[in-house]
Amino acid sequence: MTTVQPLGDLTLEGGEVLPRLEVAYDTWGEFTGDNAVLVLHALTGDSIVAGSDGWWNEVVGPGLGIDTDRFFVVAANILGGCKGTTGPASAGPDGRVWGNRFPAITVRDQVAAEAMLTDHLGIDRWHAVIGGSAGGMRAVEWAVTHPERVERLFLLASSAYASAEQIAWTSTQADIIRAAGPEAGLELARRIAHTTYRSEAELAERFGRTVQSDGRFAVQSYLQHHGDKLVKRFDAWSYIALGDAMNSHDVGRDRGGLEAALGRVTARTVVAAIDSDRLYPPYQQQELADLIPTAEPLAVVRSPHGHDGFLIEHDQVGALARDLLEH
Ligand SMILES: CC(=O)SCCNC(=O)CCNC(=O)[C@H](O)C(C)(C)COP(=O)(O)OP(=O)(O)OC[C@H]1O[C@@H](n2cnc3c(N)ncnc32)[C@H](O)[C@@H]1OP(=O)(O)O
Ligand SMILES: N[C@@H](CCO)C(=O)O
Repeated sequence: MTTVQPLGDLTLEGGEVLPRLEVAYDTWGEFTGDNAVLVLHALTGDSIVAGSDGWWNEVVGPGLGIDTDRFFVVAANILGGCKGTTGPASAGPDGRVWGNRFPAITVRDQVAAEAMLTDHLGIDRWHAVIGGSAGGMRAVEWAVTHPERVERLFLLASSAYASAEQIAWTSTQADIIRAAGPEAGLELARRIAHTTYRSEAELAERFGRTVQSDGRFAVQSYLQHHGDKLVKRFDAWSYIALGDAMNSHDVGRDRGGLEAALGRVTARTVVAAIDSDRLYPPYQQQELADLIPTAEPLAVVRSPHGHDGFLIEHDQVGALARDLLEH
């Protein structure tokens, strides 16, 4: 059952004050004082991580890799999202939906919102902070900003900064939404994004050059299906705000560079790459594993599915999480 928690005003990195922040969150398991695990979702995820509708329901649950019989799991909707936490789809101070008037936010602002929730919940220190993709951006920011509050860290298919290519994909998708309008634009943006989420070899193997009876290429139909589905469940201005936040990501910014920033991390850290990920290529996770002093050697998840492997390869991901949480 999702709780929407009012947390007060949030001063953003850009200086603007976001009034009356609300954060939507869910929990599983019992809090015993030192067993709280923060699970951070990716771009279009939400706070429903476990249970029949959970986006990681084969990783988080009773007896699973992130075992809710042992750990108190907290998942919150991201600042700027559209699943209960304040974002472009929420009402602004004038009572009208923020829409494209929502102030610019960064990954550090998103972590600041999560830290306010953490204080509200009375959690001094996370047993672990875990995130894949955009969730990993917040997880590494957590460990750099609040090293004393993060005991273990699991970074999956993520990076220490948004690369030129990631900014290229994300900013182009935002421009498509602005040019084509929220619905048509979001549908097109998701098609491009979804292509980057899967591997070239998988698309070739699954769809080849097949043309369906309706005249569309099978791969085209597949991408349109994913585009249509996102339009039904997501807000276009939120998609742009979250993309801009991802583009802000650089743990080394104003901290003397990457090495100095990642050198602050004290959490026992596991970094995992998906071997076929073309959007967050394994060199980016290698960089994290090399520069975080407390990181174990890079773990590699074998998957034909590309970046989305972090959502699909639940056995391998769950085993890595279990090993980190229980040792
Ligand atoms: C933390 C987070 O990121 S939470 C958000 C995660 N979820 C999403 O992003 C939702 C979008 N979906 C995805 O990203 C992926 O589907 C995943 C990772 C969730 C699951 O991946 P997979 O199990 O490999 O599913 P796959 O990519 O094959 O998609 C299956 C869908 O494509 C449809 N499909 C397959 N081929 C075609 C085709 N030729 N034409 C039209 N539709 C097709 C299937 O019918 C199925 O539809 P459904 O999802 O409505 O049941
Ligand atoms: N399918 C995921 C991939 C982004 O990392 C999402 O939309 O959140």
